[in-house]
Formats: sequence, C-alpha cells, structure tokens
Amino acid sequence: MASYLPSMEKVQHAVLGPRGGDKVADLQKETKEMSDKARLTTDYGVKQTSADDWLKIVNNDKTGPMLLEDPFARERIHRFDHERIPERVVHARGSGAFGKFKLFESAEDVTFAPILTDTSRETPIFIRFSTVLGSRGSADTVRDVRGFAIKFYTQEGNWDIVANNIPVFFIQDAIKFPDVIHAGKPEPHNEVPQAQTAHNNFWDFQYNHTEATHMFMWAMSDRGIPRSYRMMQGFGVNTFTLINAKGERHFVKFIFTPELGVHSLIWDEALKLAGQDPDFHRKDLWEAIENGVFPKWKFGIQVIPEADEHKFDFDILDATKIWPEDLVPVRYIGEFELNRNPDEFFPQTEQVAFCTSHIVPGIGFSDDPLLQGRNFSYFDTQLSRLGINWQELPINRPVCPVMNFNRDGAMRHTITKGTVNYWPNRFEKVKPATHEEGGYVEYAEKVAGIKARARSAKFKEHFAQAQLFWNSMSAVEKNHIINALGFELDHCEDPVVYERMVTRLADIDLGLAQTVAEMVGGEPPKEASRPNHGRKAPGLSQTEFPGSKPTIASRRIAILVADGYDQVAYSAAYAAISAGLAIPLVIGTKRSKIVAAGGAGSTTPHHHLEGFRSTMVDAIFIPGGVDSIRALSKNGRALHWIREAFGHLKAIGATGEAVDFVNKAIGLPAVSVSESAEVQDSYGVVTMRETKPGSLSEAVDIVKGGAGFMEKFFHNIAQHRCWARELDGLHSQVAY
Ligand code: HEM
Repeated sequence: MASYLPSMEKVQHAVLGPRGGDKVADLQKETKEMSDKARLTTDYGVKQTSADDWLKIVNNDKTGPMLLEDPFARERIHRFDHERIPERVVHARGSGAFGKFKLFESAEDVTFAPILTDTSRETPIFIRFSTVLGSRGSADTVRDVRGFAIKFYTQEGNWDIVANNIPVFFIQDAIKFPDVIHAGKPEPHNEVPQAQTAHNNFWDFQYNHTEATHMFMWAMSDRGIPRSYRMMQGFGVNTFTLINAKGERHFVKFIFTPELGVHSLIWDEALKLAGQDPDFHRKDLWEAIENGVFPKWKFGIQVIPEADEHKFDFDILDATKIWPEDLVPVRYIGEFELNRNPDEFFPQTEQVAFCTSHIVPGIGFSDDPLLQGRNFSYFDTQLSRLGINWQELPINRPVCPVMNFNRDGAMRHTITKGTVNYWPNRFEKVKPATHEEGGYVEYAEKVAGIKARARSAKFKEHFAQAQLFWNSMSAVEKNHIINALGFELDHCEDPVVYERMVTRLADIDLGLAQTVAEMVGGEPPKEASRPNHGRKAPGLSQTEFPGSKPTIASRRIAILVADGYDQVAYSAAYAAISAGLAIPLVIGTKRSKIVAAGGAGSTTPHHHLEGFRSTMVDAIFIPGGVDSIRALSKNGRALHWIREAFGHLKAIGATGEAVDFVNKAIGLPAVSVSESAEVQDSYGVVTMRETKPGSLSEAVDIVKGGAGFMEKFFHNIAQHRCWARELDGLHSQVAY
C-alpha cells in the first residue's frame, strides 16, 4: 500500500523510543527477518535446492510421474492445504494495530487497579477494529456496528475491553445472541445478503424485540458508516465495576473519544466504496500510522456509586441503555494512541483473541446479563477458533509472568520444569497469591433473589432512550436516519416486515414513522403509539465531536491535473497540504508524466482519473492552466469527480481557469464563485480567479473566517462536510 509521505518512523523512534514498550520486545522473540543471506529450508530446517520442481522421473524427452517420496513438495502442499482456520463467528472482518495507553489522572478514588491509578506507567496495547456481520473478505464500508476491541498488556495481566462504536446493544440477555446474529447474517436458505442488515430477517428480529429499538436507531444513524476507524468513539457497552483500596465498589462504563472527531461517510459514498475500495478502512488506518499521524483517543469512565444503583429510571445493568451524560458525566482520565502497524496479519490481527472475562485486580464484573453471557462465550469460541493453548500465542500472551498447573492440550508451547503439576504439592511450589501479593479477590457482593428465567422490572421499558436518541439528533442526522431506514426497509420484500416496522417507528416518533412509511410503502400511522417525551441528552449527536482542534492531518486531498496545469498553484497547494500532514494525491488524465504550462514543471500523478474515484478522497483541489482545464472539461470522468464530491458534501478548491470549470460542472446558481483575486467560499466551494505570488501560502492555523485561499479551503476540509449543501437541498440537484 502506498505511503505518500516520507516515513517519520526514525524521527519518532528518536523522540519516543521503541514504540509499544514491553510487548514489542516480547514479540521480537518470535519475529524473523527475511534476508538475501537466508536460504530456503523445510520447517524441519533442511536446506532445499529447488522450490520449483517436484521430484519426478524425468529425462530430456520425457517428463515421467512425480514421486510421493518428495518430502519438500509434500510439506509445501500439506502446509498450504491447512492454512485456513475458522473465521470469527462474528466480527470476522477486521484490522488492528499496536499502541500505548497513558493515564493522566489517577482514578484511585474508585479503583486500586494500577493501570488506572499509576500515571507514570505506559501500557502497551493492541486494538482490533471490525465489522460484525460480514465474513473475512467482506467490504469495510457496509452499514454495521464496528468492533473496537482493546487488549491492555498490563503488569498485572491482560485486560481486554471488547468494545463497539455504539454504546448500546440489541439485546439484554446473552441467551438471545445466537438469534440476533443469525437474523443479521445472510439468510439460511440462499446465504444472501453478505454483510448487510437490509433484509427481511434482520428487520423481522428487530420488530419482534422491542428491546432492540434503541440500538437499531444507532445502527441506522451515521455511526453505522464511519469515515474511518480513527474517527469513531468506542464504548465498553456493558457495565463493569471498579473497586478502590477501601473496598468500595462503583459501577463503571468505559468510553473512548477520538482526537480527530467523530465523522462518517455519506451513504452513497459507503455503497460505492464497498465496490471501489473494499479495504477502505483497513488502508486508512495503515496509511495514517505509516505516515506518522497516529490516531489518538481520550479514555473516559462514567462512574456510579454502588449505593446509587437504583436511583435511575432505567436499570444501569441493562446493555440496551446508555447512562445519559447529563446524569453521569464522562470523566476523561487517560489517552491511548496507535503507532505501529502489525508485521504480519495472520499471527497478529487474525490470531489476537479477546475475552470480556479478562480483567485485572481493581476491576470487576457486574450482574449485567449480557456481560455475564459474554464472559462465557469469548473463551469458548477461542477454543474452536484457535485451540486450548490460544493464550500462548505471541499476540495473546501477557507481558507479566504466567505460572500455573494448566498443562498439555494441542500445540502446547511452554515447557514448565518441575516434578509436580498440581496444588497443593509437598514443595509448596506455585502457591495461590494473597491480595497483598496482587492476587485477584472477588468483591463480596451480597446477592439474594429467586431462581427464574426473568429480568427485573426496569428492563421492560424499551422506548424512552430510543426517543432520547432521536430527539438529540441534528436535522442532518435525522435525515440520514430516515434515508437509512428507507433504504433498509426497501430491501425487505415481505410486506409484513416493513409494515410492522413502520408501526414500530411510531413508538419513537410519529413524524419519523410517517415519512418512512411513505418511502417504503407501509400504511402511514395516524397517531403515535406513545407520546414522545421530548427530552434530549448530550453526547449522542456526532456534531458534538468535531475533534479536539480543526485539522486536515491525515485527510486525502486530490489535486486534479492534465497537461498544461498551473505549476505555481499546483506546487503551492501540494506544499500546503503536506505541511498540514494531509496526503496530497495527484490525479491526472493519465499516470505518466504530465507537463505544466510553459514547461514550468512536471508531475507523475499517483493515479489517473479512471483508476481512482472521488469517494476515496476528502477534498479536491484543481489548479488552473488553460490547456489543463480544456482537457479536464472534455473528460466526463473529471466532471463526475467534481459533481460527486459536491454531492458528497466535500470541500472543493479551484483557482484560475479551474474556477469556471468547477462552476459549470456544479451548475447551480446558488453556488457563487470568485470573479477576481478575492477568495470566495460558497457552500464549501472555495475559489480564487486571479492568483498572485504568495496568495496560496500555507495555512498554519486553521481558523474560521481566515482570509487566505488555503485557510478557507482547509477550514472547510476540517469541518469534514459542508452540511449547508444538504440542508439547503443543493446536493440532490446535482447528478452523481
Ligand atoms: C455488548 C455487546 C457486545 C459487544 C460490544 C461485542 C463486541 C465484540 C467485538 C469487538 C468482537 C471482536 C473481537 C475481535 O476483534 O477479535 C466480538 C467478537 C465476538 N463476540 Fe461479541 N460483542 C457483544 C456481545 C456479544 C455477546 C452477547 C456474545 C455472546 C454471548 C458475543 C460473542 C462474540 C463472539 C463469539 C465473538 C468472536 C470472538 C473471536 O472469535 O475472537 N458478543 N464481540
């Protein structure tokens, strides 16, 4: 995969030291380098003289039968025949990276876990992001929940937070997990559709489970189509507990918020990318890390004292509920970053295995009935995916000492010396640890109740937070939810499914139900099934997470050129984009040398217009140049690039002759362009007809209202999208 900026690895290494701490050193023991000095061997170490010919009976005029005797050939075929292991039963499609976690504020008032109290520590981590429903080879940009699983290699053992990018779940009780996943996965009779929720069974399940209402609203929102793994929040979803040194217990939820803000794709973009670049998210993560723009998240906790467990109108152990931030504020106490790509996908990203049951002293479970089931499921599924000794695999093993009497099993790796393998033993070897020695002591929770297949009363309310979510959305986000439901239900052929779903929407909001009914063909409900309480909550709308500061860092910005382009504008833009740590991608009418006007320079584009698409970039800049613009104006694909970027609400910059080209391509009177050396910013279309020396200088700080061309162009990119285009209905007037 292309790295468009010089690698900053050496600089970072000098400043930060080896990235990832102990885990890097630990993995080094298993890591081999290929070199031109190395010679090809079998797995048992014998050097091979040929990798091309199976041993056979042969002479100059006859190639005779091959010999089964050949151990080299047999080994190669055997190894190949058994390369595949079962893919994950859910979250099969994913990508991961290494990084580090740093605490900046001790949470010792609520926990004694050193990872959450010792601000001098740096803990290595591995994160795997994933989609849920698709198989390993499915596309990244489908509408789905995203997994966000973190393994913290702490000094006290591995701690896994197996999180998602949506804070709630479809079901309250783990016994329903096979049903929700079966309903979402391809249907059993024809194994269609792949990686989609847009089908009868998924929505049939949603209707039949009122508890899923809150979650499906999140999945239909822009959270279901993130722009990047680097621009998603993460939520532990389930309720865990924290125990402090005084032995007091608090309930806790974990929340991660990205420095780059929470941003999404446009649905049309996501659909096209699924075909044009199915690895879009995988490449995006890889590219950002290679280019040294390390993604960062703030690590937050929401905490409720044990005594307040019943003070809310929802059950705080119900995974279909959030803890609204106005009731339980998020306390950000640390941050983590990803700074190293894996060396090899299979032994690292594919074989990494997470368990919600992996917690460290100072952290505990709660009686959340989804969590309790998960605690059983993950270890169990790793047995069939990786085998009983999966925790010995390099990516999974802890960085702290491991010693116990677990023995044997397929592929046992560790050799433990000694004459006993049981406890107690006459030598007192490998004693259980005391609390003082760091042993895990379960919190002495008092539990009383009757044995029954039931949930407590508050678990029965299923609509209040679905309404809270809907009410908290911005106008644009509401549009997107309506359109998402319109798309999904349109793919349900069974009228029972979409007609019922329309009635379900009336449990949330009458207007929503009526609009969707009109789109998909159900009978529009006349009245709401229950009143909308009208309440909103902070932290639900993505508009509240623009990012910690406006930036173009890591954004892909296309520069469109043909022979005769304006060299001054081109090189100024290229330099400014690179200085902002964004990725300039030169897109030409061809991928061979393109010469600037008057022979003032030349460039060899990264891609040509047919090979790459506007969906793969965040913004477009077109420098002037009479001949270049003449060629681009006659190129239907170039016109499509502009119109599509406009439709996808992306910033478009143009100078000189390109101004008229862009104006004609968009063709909307509401969008005005520059007539002089003045910079015009109209609906995120930033133009400057006359360029003077220095008028395209770098935008060091991206501020609203900046006067220069680059400042305005970059400001629009940093806003992620020009929502005004959508609110004023302009994007839908352009064909793309
Ligand atoms: C709060 C709701 C849930 C969240 C946030 C969640 C999250 C995740 C994530 C992020 C992964 C991918 C791990 C990886 O990258 O390797 C995963 C995998 C998995 N989850 Fe969940 N999950 C949830 C509910 C459940 C439930 C209720 C069950 C079963 C009772 C379950 C069973 C599984 C299984 C079997 C895998 C595959 C693990 C593997 O093969 O490595 N999940 N889950």
